[in-house]
Amino acid sequence: MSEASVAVHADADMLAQAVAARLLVKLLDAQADRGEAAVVLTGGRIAAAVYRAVGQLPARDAVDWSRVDVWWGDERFLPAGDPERNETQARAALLDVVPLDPARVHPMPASDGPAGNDPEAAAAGYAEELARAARPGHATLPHFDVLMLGVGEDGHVASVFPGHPVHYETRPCSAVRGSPKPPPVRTTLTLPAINTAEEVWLVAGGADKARAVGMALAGAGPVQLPAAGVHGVHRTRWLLDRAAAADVPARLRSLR
Ligand SMILES: O=C(O)[C@H](O)[C@@H](O)[C@H](O)[C@H](O)COP(=O)(O)O
Repeated sequence: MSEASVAVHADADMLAQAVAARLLVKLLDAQADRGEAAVVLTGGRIAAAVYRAVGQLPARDAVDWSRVDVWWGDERFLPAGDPERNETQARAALLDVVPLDPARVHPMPASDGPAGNDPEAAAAGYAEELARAARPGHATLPHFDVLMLGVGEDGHVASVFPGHPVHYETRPCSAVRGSPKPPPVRTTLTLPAINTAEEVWLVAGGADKARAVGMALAGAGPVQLPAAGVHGVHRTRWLLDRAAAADVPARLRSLR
């Protein structure tokens, strides 16, 4: 089993700053080790705060952004450029302010994209894109150095919601219909795909996340609480603010 750790920061702003700093270091280390780096982004408020913080850190210029692959863990199935798309949010906050190679930015398809308004076709198309970038010896997925996830109040991660049939999906990317969080139609990496990442970071801030975070770390079942079912191959990091960490068993905390 990979190593799991919990870091607790004073508040949501400090959490975003700390995750941003960690992300830069992770990308630098990956580039030093492998010559390139791959990050998987997610959506939500805390993710947006992290992207903004990365874009504002002077150390961002130490990363060779032309050798960073950007993937998404989930997407809201909406037209390109819709302000609610996770891609739109990440571009505005970070991707438009660093010199990425556009060929290495891999957004999940939009509902007005080449696959049309068909989320199943969009998910299949993304699975093909992932397979085209697969690492040697691995048929379906590229190497992910770090995969970031927000945590829903109900314990969802990416667009894997409690009790949803997507739990039983073995393909790397799936359409999701009937999401309890709007919009109802989404695409998501599935848990088996998420769990191939070298490091998985679960980032959560605010008191409304305390119950889900506490239950996940106390060993809840993944179908009821998807956050309990994700882990990195090498490391799983829970990156929290104090409010979100309120129900974390004391033995698991390292207060910062
Ligand atoms: O598309 C989305 O909304 C997400 O990818 C979702 O999984 C999000 O990360 C969590 O719901 C946490 O979102 P907040 O940080 O806004 O609570």
